[in-house]
Amino acid sequence: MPLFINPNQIFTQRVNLLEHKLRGKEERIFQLETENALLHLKLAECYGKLGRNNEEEAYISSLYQVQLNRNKNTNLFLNGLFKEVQVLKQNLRDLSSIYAGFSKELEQQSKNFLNKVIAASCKIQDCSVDVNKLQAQVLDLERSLQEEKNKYKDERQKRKILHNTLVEFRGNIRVHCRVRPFLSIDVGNNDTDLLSRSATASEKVVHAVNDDTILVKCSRSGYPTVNKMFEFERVYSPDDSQQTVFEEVRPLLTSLLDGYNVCIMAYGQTGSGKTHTMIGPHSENGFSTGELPEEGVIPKATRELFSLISKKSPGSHSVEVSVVEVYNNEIFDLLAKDGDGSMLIMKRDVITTSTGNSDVPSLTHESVENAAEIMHVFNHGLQLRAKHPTLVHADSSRSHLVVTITVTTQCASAEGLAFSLQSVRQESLSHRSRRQPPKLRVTDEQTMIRSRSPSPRPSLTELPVLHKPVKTKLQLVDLAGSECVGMSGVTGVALRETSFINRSLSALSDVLGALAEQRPHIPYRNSKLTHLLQDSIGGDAKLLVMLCVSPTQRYMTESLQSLGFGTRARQVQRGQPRKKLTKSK
Ligand SMILES: Nc1ncnc2c1ncn2[C@@H]1O[C@H](COP(=O)(O)OP(=O)(O)OP(=O)(O)O)[C@@H](O)[C@H]1O
Repeated sequence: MPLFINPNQIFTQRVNLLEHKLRGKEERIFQLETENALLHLKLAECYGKLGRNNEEEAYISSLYQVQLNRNKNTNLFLNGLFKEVQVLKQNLRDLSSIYAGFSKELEQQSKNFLNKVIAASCKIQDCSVDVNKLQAQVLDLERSLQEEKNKYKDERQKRKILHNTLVEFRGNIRVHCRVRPFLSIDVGNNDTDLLSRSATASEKVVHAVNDDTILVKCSRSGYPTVNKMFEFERVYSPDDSQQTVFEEVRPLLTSLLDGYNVCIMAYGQTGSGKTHTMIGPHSENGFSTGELPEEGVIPKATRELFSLISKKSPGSHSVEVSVVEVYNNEIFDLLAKDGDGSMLIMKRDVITTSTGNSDVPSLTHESVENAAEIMHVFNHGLQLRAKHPTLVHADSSRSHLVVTITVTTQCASAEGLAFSLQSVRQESLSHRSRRQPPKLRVTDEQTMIRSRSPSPRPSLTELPVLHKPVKTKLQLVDLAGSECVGMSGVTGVALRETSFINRSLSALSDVLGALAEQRPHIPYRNSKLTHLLQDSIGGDAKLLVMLCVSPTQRYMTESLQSLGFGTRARQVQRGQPRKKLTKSK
């Protein structure tokens, strides 16, 4: 049977098939659309990623650029380094060639040195033969050196004794005279002053003829000129320096350490150069404490004293200083201080102790270790000194300034023998000069080898061995001006000052006169000045009077008065050697 096929059925089938296919296609489209959407999503994601990658790429490329720059710099640096290395290599080559030269030279030198050492050791071997001989010679030399040292010690001891004997023969009172240079104050400026108006007022009339003679040409109108000559132990001309003056003073400091009291005083009218000679140039604020060539006797003497002490055994000497002024016959302590340590001027009195020495109770004594300390202390005291302008001198000192330097010596038995001898002699002589029985400086605490015979001058074997410290005094005095009242033109308080000054200077003259005549009573107590200086004037103490005079006619009267004072003082010196000579016979 033939098979019949319905076309609709075929069509429907066909449609169904197509629908089926279409549904399949649609599903496929849907599927593809979904995939497409997913792909779009992925694409968007990739776009996002791509954007980020671009940023990173830009960052990396900038890093890359930096790295490139660094590489460039590194290359440049490496090139430079390379060049330097080349230079260093060259230097090294040069150095090694120099070193090679040096080492060759050194080798040569070493060889030479070795040869020399060999030669020297050969010589040493030769010399060693003589060493024993030399050692023996050295021993001999050491022995003789020791002998010489002992001799030198003995000689020094003898020199010391001779020095003081010489000083004694020259007299215990010496008078020197210094003529100061011509100054503006030599030309008068006072209309009432007749002399100043005369043409001859500033004429030089005082002359240092040589080193021991002064010539004064005394002329008065209507009278012929009279030449007066004065002789002193030493005369200084206006050209002589402070050092020249001090050289003559220096030996007295040796005497001080040998056990003598010493006094150096400047005498003269106001403006004649006393302060200049004793202290040196100074201003209102005092004077320089540093060492100066123009400084005066006081600073130079303190330096010399400490220089001499430094040569003695350490700790054997101690030094104290006091500064007083004698003003209107009263003693003022210029170093006194109140409870707060501020300086104040205190009045003191001078007494005579039971041993016959002068003493100022409660006086301030400053312990000092060196010259600078003395100068410092002294400068303080100097600020308080009484001054008053006069017609002659605007900065005139109206008081006597007394600086006392007390040296305490510990008398260890051997070293102190000669010193003790001097101290005992000094004590004994000063007592005799005051007509008291000679007495040795001995107290209960002192051990003593007593002399068998009561000789006034104990020999070395009879020396007492003193264990108590011995004190000696150096008194440095800048006296107030010795001018006439008329010349200084002072009135009122200053007139009273001048009258006290003149009275104390005349008391000083009386003391020297009494000593010259060897009177039984020496009027030390007639004035505070002489009482204060009692231990340094007379007896075995050594006094140097430094007369200061102006060179001109204007001050001739005062200069003649000062020269007269000096001549009287010399009478004491003339008397003294006779006394010593008789004794030594
Ligand atoms: N040898 C000298 N060389 C240079 N100048 C001097 C000399 N002597 C004194 N004079 C000067 O003369 C002036 C007066 O001297 P100084 O003050 O020493 O006198 P003075 O005798 O101490 O007087 P006063 O007693 O009134 O104190 C000062 O200006 C001082 O510098």
